[in-house]
Amino acid sequence: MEIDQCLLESLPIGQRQRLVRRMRCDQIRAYYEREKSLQRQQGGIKVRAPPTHRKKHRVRFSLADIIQDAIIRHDDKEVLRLLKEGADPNTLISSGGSMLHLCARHDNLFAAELLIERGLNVNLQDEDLWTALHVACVCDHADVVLLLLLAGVNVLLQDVNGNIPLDYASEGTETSYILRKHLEENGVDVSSMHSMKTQRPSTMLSDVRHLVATGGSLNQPNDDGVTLLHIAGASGYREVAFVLLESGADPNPADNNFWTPLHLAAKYGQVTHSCSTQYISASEPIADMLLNAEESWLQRLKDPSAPLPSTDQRYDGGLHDLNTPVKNLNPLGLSISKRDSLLEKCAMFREAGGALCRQPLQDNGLDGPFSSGASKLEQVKLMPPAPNDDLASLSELTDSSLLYEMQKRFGNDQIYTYIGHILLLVNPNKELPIYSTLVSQLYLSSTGRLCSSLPPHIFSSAERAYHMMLQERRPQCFILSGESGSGKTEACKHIVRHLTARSSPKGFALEPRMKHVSLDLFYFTLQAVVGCPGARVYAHMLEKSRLVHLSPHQQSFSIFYLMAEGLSPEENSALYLNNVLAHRYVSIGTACGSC
Ligand SMILES: Nc1ncnc2c1ncn2[C@@H]1O[C@H](COP(=O)(O)OP(=O)(O)OP(=O)(O)O)[C@@H](O)[C@H]1O
Repeated sequence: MEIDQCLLESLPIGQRQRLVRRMRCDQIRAYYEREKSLQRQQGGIKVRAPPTHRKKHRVRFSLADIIQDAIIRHDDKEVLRLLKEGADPNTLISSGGSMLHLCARHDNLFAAELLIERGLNVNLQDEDLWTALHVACVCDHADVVLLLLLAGVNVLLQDVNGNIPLDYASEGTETSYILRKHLEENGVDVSSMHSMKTQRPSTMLSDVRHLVATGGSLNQPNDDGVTLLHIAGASGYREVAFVLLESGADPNPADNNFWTPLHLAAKYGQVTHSCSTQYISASEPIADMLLNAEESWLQRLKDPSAPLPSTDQRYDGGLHDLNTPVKNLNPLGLSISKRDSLLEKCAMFREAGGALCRQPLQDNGLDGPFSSGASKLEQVKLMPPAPNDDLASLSELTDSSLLYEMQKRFGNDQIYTYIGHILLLVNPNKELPIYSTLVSQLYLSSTGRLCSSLPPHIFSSAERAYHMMLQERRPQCFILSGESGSGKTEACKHIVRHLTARSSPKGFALEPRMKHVSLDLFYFTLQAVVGCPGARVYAHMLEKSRLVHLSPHQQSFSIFYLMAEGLSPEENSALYLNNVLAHRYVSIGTACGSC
C-alpha cells in the first residue's frame, strides 16, 4: 500500500499512525512473499531450523550514505569526520548528481566548500544535465550560487531542456541578480544567451532536414523505443516536429513505456501549466499540431489521395519554442516520486472535464487497445484522491460514519471506494467518463500496487489481480457480490476490458474477440429465455458451474429444455441430440420454464 505524503499529513495523528502501521505490515508481508518466491526459484523451500540463540545483528551503512545524511542534516562536524575517514567526495547521489547537488539543494554551504576543496568537479551534471548551480538557482540559495561562481562553475551549461541556471532563477531574487551581474561582467548579453538556447533545436532541425533530404528513416527508434518525434514533442521543438510530420513520420509511435510523442508533449506542457502560461502557449500548439497530423495521417492511410491539411492547420508559423522554464517552482523541495505524483494529478485533475485524448479504434481487430486512432475525442473525468478513498483508514468506523462517507462520495460521482483491498461500488446508473482507454492506461502499474495518486477504480483491482496472477502463477478470482442491478455485470465488463487491454498492449487485439464471445454468450442466453416473459436474462450468463453441477431444485440452462421442446427431429439428429432430456445436464435438474 502506498500512501500519498500529502494525504498522510492531512490525517489526524491516530489515523496516521494506524495507516503507517498497516503500511509497515504490508511492507513486511511483501518482503516475506518475495523471500519465499526467491527460495522457490532456487529450488524448493528450504526450511531452516529455528536459531538456538539470537544473534544481535548490526545494520551498517556505507560511508557514502552516512555523509549524504550528514549533509542533509547540516551536521558539519560529521561531514568533516567522514571525509577524513575516507568517504569519497565523488560519490553520486540517486539523481545521478554529485554531493554538491545535495549541498545546493539543502543550502549546505560548509559541506559544499569542503567538497570543492577536495576537488569535486563543480560542473558535474546529473541525469537531467542539471549542475549544482541549476539546483541552487531553483532553490534560490544565493550563498551556494556565489560559492559555485567563485569556484569557476560554467554558468552556460544547459540542462536536458536547454535551460541554463539563470532560467531557473526567479525574477527579482538575489540569485537572479548575482547571476545576471556575473554574466554581464563576463560579456554575455541576453541576445547571445538567446541564440545559445536556440542552438540545440536549430541543430536538431538541420540534422532532421539532412535526414529527410538523404532519405533516412524518420521512424527509427532507439533501444527505448524513442523516435525523433518523441524528442521533438517532449522538448517543444515545434519546427522540428513540423518537418518530421510533414515528411511523413509516424505521428503515433509508442516507446517502450507506451508513450507517444503526443503523450510527451502533453506531459511536458502540463508540467508547466500551473506555473507558466508563456510555456503553455508555446507547447500547446505542438500538441494541437500532433493531433491534426495524426488525423490527416490516418485519413491518408485509408485514402492516400486525401489532401494534406493546409499549412494554417498544420502550423501557425511561429518561431520555434524556447523552453521558458518553470518559474517559482521548487521541484527539488519535493522527492521525485512526490513531484511525479503531483504532476500526474496536475495532468489529470486540471479542471472538470479533464484531459482530452483519442479514443481507440473500436472493434477493428487491427489496432491494439492502447493505440489511438479514431477521430472521436474522449473525455476523462477522474476525481482527485481523497483521504476517505479507503474507508478502512477512517478513525471512526460505525454504520453511520460509513454511510455518511459513502453518500458524500456518491454525491461527487466517486462511485468506487476501497475498504482495504476490497473495492466498493455504488451503481451510478449513469454514464461516467472514467472508463476510457486513457484511464485504463493510467492504472497500468509495473508492480500491481495501488497508485496513491489515483482514486479507487475497478481498473486498479483488475491491475492488482493481473500482477497477483503473475506473482503467484495461478488463476485469480474476482468475487462480485451485490443485489440484483447493483452493477456486477458492468463491473465484470470493466475488468475484462482492462485485462484485455493490459494483456495485448500492441498489435494483437483480444478485446474484439472477447466482445464477440460475450455477444455469442448473450445470444445463447437470450435464446434461452425467448418466450419466458419477465425472465432474467443475465442471471445464467456466466454461471458455468451449472453445466457440471446442479443443486436440488435448480434447473440447467433453459436453452436445453427449449431445444428439447422446439427442435425438429432433423435438427435433433444433425446435432446428435435425439433425446436431449436424457443428458445429465438436464436430467438431474428441474425443468421449469422460469430462468
Ligand atoms: N459502473 C456503472 N456505471 C454506469 N452504470 C452502471 C454501472 N454499473 C451498472 N450500471 C447500470 O446499472 C444497470 C444494472 O447493472 P448490472 O446489470 O451490471 O447489474 P447486476 O448486478 O449484474 O444485476 P443482476 O444481478 O440482476 O444481473 C446497468 O444496465 C447499467 O445501466
